[in-house]
Amino acid sequence: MVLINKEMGFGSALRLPTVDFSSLDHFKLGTREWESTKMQVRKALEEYGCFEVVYSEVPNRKEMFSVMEDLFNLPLETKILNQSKEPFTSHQLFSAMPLFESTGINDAPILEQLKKFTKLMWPQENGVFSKTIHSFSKITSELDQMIRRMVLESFGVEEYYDDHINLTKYHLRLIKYNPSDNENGDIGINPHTDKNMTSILFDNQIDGLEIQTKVGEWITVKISPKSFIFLIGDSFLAWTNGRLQPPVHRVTMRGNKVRYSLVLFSVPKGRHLVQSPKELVDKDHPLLFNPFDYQEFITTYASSIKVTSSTMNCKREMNLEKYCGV
Ligand SMILES: O=C(O)CCC(=O)C(=O)O
Ligand SMILES: [Fe+2]
Repeated sequence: MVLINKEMGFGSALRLPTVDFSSLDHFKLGTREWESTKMQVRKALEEYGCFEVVYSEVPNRKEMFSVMEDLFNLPLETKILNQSKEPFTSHQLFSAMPLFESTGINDAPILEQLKKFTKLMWPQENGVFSKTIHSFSKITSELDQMIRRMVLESFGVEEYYDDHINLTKYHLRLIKYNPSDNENGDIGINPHTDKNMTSILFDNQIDGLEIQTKVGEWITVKISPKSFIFLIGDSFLAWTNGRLQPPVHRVTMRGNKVRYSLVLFSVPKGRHLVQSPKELVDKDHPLLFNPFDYQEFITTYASSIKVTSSTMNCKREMNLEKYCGV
């Protein structure tokens, strides 16, 4: 269930759209059920840029969040061994967001890559961690591909599907938010849109994630036991030439419980241009973004944040529109 939570005080009850994938045959294209699910996906993304996905293969939360607890309980000097050249994928702590801690695993659905991360954290091995996180990454990457297939079909550009998938990779972010004793709540992560293509999020059902509607209200997302949240990012806005808008979201921590979340990001590979298919550009939909290399964009974006990260608002100097808007 999702409740609306206006900036101050309480709002009326409201849910994020929910799309039920639990009885859909994987990738069984063209069936009545596929077609109707596809239309619901398209509508939810047009209205909110995100939705709750009810799914049959939701991980066991107890196992999932117990391995995450083991990870974040490691000494800081071990956790900071996770360093990557790509922005936002190393172990991260920000002075402007003191409740937030995250670490990232590039190519998490590829077992060998994941095992490298596990070995760095636990040189003596931790098979349960690898197995649990790998299973999560596989389930969510398949779900992501199914949803993206539906979106492309719904715009009549499914012939781009193979390229669209092959030119993206996956990055998994594991996040811990410490509790806040401030009764008005404290920022867990600042309001932002994701910069990548698409994201699938799962949490330990401790509140915090809030999504802003087009009219500016904040919805507090309560992920139901059988669900993930699917969101689109700025790169998908560019790819669809503005037909889908990414939702602004943030995390606000209230109360005395730790929040854990995992987000599987689909990310455009470097040395390739993200560009909208020609079929999505016409006189009613003039091109909004010049083709761009995502890895170059995200590097520029990350350095623009560093300049201002001492302010509580973490003001960003750069966004995709400034970077390559037409
Ligand atoms: O932890 C959450 O619920 C949100 C995380 C998020 O928005 C992000 O990592 O981009
Ligand atoms: Fe996000």
